[in-house]
Amino acid sequence: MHRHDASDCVPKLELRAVRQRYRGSRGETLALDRMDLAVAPGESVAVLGPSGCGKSTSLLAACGLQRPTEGEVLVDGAPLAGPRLETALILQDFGLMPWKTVEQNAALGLQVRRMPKKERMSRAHDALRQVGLDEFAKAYPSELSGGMRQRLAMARALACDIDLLLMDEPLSALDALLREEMQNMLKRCWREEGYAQVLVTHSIEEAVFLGQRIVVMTPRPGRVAKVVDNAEMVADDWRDTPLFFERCRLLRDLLRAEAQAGPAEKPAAQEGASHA
Ligand SMILES: Nc1ncnc2c1ncn2[C@@H]1O[C@H](COP(=O)(O)OP(=O)(O)OP(=O)(O)O)[C@@H](O)[C@H]1O
Repeated sequence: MHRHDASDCVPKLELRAVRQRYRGSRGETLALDRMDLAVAPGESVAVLGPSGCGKSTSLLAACGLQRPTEGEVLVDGAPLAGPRLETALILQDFGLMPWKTVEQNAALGLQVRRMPKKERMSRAHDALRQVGLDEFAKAYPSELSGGMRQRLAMARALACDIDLLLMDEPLSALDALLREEMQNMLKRCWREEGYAQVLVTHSIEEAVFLGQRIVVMTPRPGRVAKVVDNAEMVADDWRDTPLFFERCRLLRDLLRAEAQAGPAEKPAAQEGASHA
């Protein structure tokens, strides 16, 4: 059901020739150079690339928190002027407020939207139920395990009726088994809710488990090097199929080749059938 081709509809998110230059204490850094990416409504895209290639920078541009030096960011075909209510960003540290309870944290996005308290709490509780945290509504984040904090960050996004979820290595602090469990939850929520999502990760397995398309970036300055079609990821037993392991191997080879080639000046190449 979640099969979309970015070419046959207006993308939910589009980065067009995005260039990002930073001026820092160590001089100027070109983080992104002509980064192009289109994500269809309801599509799940995973982004892999070497450290420092501009993955987080792409997400900051996509959520409207940082205006690119050059290029365009479009949502539903219109230029993005700043953060929008229907986009959620989940970071590695989850951005939880330690002085607020679980239910208050889950309702935070709705509070920002000025929703009346009763409705806000009811929606927050629905979202907490969805991620299996309803019994902890009155607890504080410090009383939660890493996996539970992750689920709380997810509940906060789900409560807001989002159509675009951006995630920057949201599972990297978790141990291997918990990480798999959380990957299952991310896939279940995405399938149930139908939002588009972009997942930045260092884990090849995670990208292959969660991305319908997998974008491989060049080393800095980052841009799209390859796009791998991974539509089979919707299969229920995907993680245990031979094709899953084959895809992981293909991506490992692509990442190695990119690292050896260095920053690419060539146009983005295509693996598989879909389009960047
Ligand atoms: N605010 C900033 N000021 C100066 N330089 C920055 C800033 N933010 C990022 N950079 C630089 O831009 C480059 C890209 O950073 P970014 O965090 O987007 O990469 P990344 O691919 O997400 O890295 P990682 O995989 O290690 O998290 C890096 O060289 C980084 O040092």
